[in-house]
Amino acid sequence: MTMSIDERFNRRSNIDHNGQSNPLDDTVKISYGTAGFREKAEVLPFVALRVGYLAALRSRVLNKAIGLMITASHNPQCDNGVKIVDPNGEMLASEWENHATMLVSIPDDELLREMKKLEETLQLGDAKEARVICAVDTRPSGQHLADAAKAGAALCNVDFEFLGLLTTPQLHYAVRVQNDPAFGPPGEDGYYTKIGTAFRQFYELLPNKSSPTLLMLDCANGVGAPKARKLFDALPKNLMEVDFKNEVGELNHECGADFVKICKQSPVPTCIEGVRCASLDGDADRLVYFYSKNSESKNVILLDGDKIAVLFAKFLIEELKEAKVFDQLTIGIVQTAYANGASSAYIKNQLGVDPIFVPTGVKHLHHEAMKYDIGVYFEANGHGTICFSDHFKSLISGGETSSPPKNRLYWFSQLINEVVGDALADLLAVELLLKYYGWTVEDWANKLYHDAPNIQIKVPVTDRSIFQTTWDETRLIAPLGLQDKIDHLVNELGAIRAFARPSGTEKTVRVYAEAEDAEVANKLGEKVAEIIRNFN
Ligand SMILES: CC(=O)N[C@H]1[C@@H](OP(=O)(O)O)O[C@H](CO)[C@@H](O)[C@@H]1O
Ligand SMILES: [Mg+2]
Repeated sequence: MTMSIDERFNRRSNIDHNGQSNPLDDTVKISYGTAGFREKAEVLPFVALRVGYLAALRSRVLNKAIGLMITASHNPQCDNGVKIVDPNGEMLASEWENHATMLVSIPDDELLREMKKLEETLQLGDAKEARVICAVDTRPSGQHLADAAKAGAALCNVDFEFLGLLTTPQLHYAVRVQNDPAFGPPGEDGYYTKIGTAFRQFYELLPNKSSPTLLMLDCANGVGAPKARKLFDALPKNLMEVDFKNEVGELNHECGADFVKICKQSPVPTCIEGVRCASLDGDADRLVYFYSKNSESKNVILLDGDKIAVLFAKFLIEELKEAKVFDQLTIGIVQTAYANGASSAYIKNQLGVDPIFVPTGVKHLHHEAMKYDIGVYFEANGHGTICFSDHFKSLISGGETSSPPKNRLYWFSQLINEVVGDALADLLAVELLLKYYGWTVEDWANKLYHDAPNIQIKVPVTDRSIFQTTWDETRLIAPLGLQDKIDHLVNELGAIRAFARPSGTEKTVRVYAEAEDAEVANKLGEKVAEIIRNFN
């Protein structure tokens, strides 16, 4: 193997796109977190190079296309991130996360040796199909990092296809279609065709085709803005009426799905009373809805990922029962500790399905959801989708493969981007279901369940690694004694629950508290946050 490493990108003392050097101490640990590597953009060029190399290596081992998405999602504009997408469009297999962390942890002078070792251990085949497909979000640092990733893929002699600006779910789609052409038509246009067709076909099957009502869409000043426009432009004009907000400006700043979820406030500009609103995040894989009851106030009524999961699951269960196939399929609804307790109770008591809880991060939810014929998963923050098994697909198509069946279940499953949570696909699915049920956004908020009062607080910390939790993330096992204090507070205040866990994407510990009373939830959250702060 002959390798010549591009020094601009490789050194842990990175050179950024302005030619500035940003020394990084070899002791600084960077690991593959909840959704890949995320850091300040200036420390990422060497990470992008090494991850570009690893993605290429994986593509050679599997002889398949591998994706590389450069985004930091809901994080501020100055951050960026690199994450690998597996051939079927899903998150990177966890055993390879360890290779990734190892590769970015070693100093420059050990890199070549480790790369050679890795190549010897892994079986590199002929690999005619090997390639890396890369896309970026709108962050200014994206192009430089893509160049670094390209230099990394070249070290493994693998073609690097740069697709430019895409939403994260569009890149996942592109990777899946490259490896599995039957999944849908290729390219960005293919994505619009597949989703747009499913939307129109489902629309035709609606019992009531009343004219559209206005939707205000907060695009977080991100890539979702141009891509949502393209998607909606491809739909017949009379089906959607969308007022685009936050298309250009500082990414995620006082807007976007994460802001709305955490602050329960309207993004700037303030939404209009009575109007149905939705927010995307920076890379358009999260979606939340909200509305205002009073234009004077910034506070909004939030419909988060839990509400979307319940809406989707309710519809699917009803349709399966109507089609008399409910008993022939397994259905799983997957949540995390951040799911509102009222949503979990509704799923259990009204939908008759015991929700399954897994750690934070789509990789965990997706993995669990795949075990069912229909696996609905959503993080409370609005990131989620539904996985459909082959058994489901053949059952609803009645064995027919030539002409697509004329039933809502089929077109709903086509609309959902089942490889990953997709804000645009989920948005169209929500819009259709609201029409199907004849519900306003207020009906949706009130007819299912009401959220238990809750608060989420981000506590900045210098070293997240000292905070360790049980597998389900609901209890701290280190530092010792902290969980006892949290338990004591929950009891003392007569609250429902509280937990603290280190973020995998930000240098914070996230505190979550839930109570029957909003004041108690807020007080509990603040007190737990104080405990974490004092430990810092
Ligand atoms: C509570 C919360 O919303 N956490 C988010 C956030 O992870 P953290 O590890 O909590 O920072 O970003 C992840 C990636 O977008 C997302 O999957 C996850 O749900
Ligand atoms: Mg995102």
